[in-house]
Amino acid sequence: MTSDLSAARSHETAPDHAAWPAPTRTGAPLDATVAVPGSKSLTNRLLVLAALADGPGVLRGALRSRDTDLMAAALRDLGVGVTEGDVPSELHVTPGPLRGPADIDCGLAGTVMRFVPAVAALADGTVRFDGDEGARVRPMGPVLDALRSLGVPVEGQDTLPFTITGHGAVRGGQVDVDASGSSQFVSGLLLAAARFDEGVTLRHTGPTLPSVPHIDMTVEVLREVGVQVDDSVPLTWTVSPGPVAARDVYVEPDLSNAGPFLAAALVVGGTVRVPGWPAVTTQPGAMMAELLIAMGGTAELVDGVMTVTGTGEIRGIDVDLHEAGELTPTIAALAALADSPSRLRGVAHLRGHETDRLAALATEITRLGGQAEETEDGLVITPRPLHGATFRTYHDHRMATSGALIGLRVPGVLVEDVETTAKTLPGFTAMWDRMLSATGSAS
Ligand SMILES: O=C(O)C1=C[C@@H](OP(=O)(O)O)[C@@H](O)[C@H](O)C1
Ligand SMILES: C=C(OP(=O)(O)O)C(=O)O
Repeated sequence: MTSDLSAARSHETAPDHAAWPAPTRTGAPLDATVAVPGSKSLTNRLLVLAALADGPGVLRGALRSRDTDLMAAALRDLGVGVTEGDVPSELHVTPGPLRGPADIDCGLAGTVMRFVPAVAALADGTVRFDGDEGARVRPMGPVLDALRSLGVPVEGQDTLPFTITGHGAVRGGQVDVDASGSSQFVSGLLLAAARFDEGVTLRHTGPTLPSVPHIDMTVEVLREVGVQVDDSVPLTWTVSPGPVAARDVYVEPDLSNAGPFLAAALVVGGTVRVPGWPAVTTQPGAMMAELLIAMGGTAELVDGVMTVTGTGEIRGIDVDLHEAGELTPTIAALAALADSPSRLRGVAHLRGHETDRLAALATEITRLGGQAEETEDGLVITPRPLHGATFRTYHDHRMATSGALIGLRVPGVLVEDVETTAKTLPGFTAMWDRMLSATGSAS
């Protein structure tokens, strides 16, 4: 990591937003059913594929949030029709000739900054990319270098902002990518590759590969639209050139966003249910169930409803989270409330997420009186009595939900800028309040 990146992500900056007093829950156990909206990862993949398709398509149950609205806006700027249907979660996508000039706002969305460049490369014209200040330090180099080596003119360094000058076609071919910093480097190239003249054969060259389920998700959604993907060679993906079929698709609920709600059952005791849970899924959020069992809860999936029950006692855990890095903030919050130490491993790449999540979690858990230390690839968290304080969130939606989780047990936790949850879960505080006031019926 460069010193610039550390400076831009200082974990000692003053809070600049009114803080949300996280509700503390004592007394009665939870008994709530929480319906969570669509998956961010699936919505943004399906939007990209619909934009590249050979006809109009529909997404049902799509997530409407900052990240997904930025994706829709980016595609619109490139000439794609994206409109709302009868309900906000129904999105109609009408592909059109991809064209610049365009200015793409990536916000802080990894999926926008890593998935849209390969689409822009297919456009005719100049496409400029930029985003939030915090987005300007998220790693982008491997995506931009890969596009250059596939014949795409890219101006810029290794981060936002950068400019892609498309000529309406991309040659494609073979490319080596070090995706140890983010699986999204792989997904972003594969998603558009069927529209490249020669398709793509992408080989991962780095020492580790995070979030493999998210790459599997990419392969799965590509196959569902008729694109041929060969992933039989380890760490190599070949996407054949060919049409992308238009579809009318249903988006699964976001299982990672379900995580803090299910985890609440362990913190408070009681039961939280999440309906619409898929029996089979590539979402790494599904791993939440086994993680919560390892930490002392029970979890069962019956008729599409995930039910998690806890006693209020939480066991520490020693776990490699490299497949499901986005669950780390939730697991870290539980670990801070556990009755034994935890070690979270395999997540060095979280230093390039919305913020440096390892530093952020260590700093904020320590601020509340806990003991949390960064390791080379994760965190060691030793439970200690916690006290109230402002829990800083660094524009990171999952920091905010972690603060809410700790606040269930620790009075006086003030979550800074809780509205940052709108990145993937607008209305989070209302959902949280409904969970806490529910008496067994749907909340
Ligand atoms: O492709 C995706 O939709 C995602 C991949 C993962 O990124 P990293 O591989 O950078 O962790 C994950 O953490 C992120 O929330 C979503
Ligand atoms: C890492 C995450 O997001 P992004 O898609 O912006 O990388 C996340 O949601 O935890």
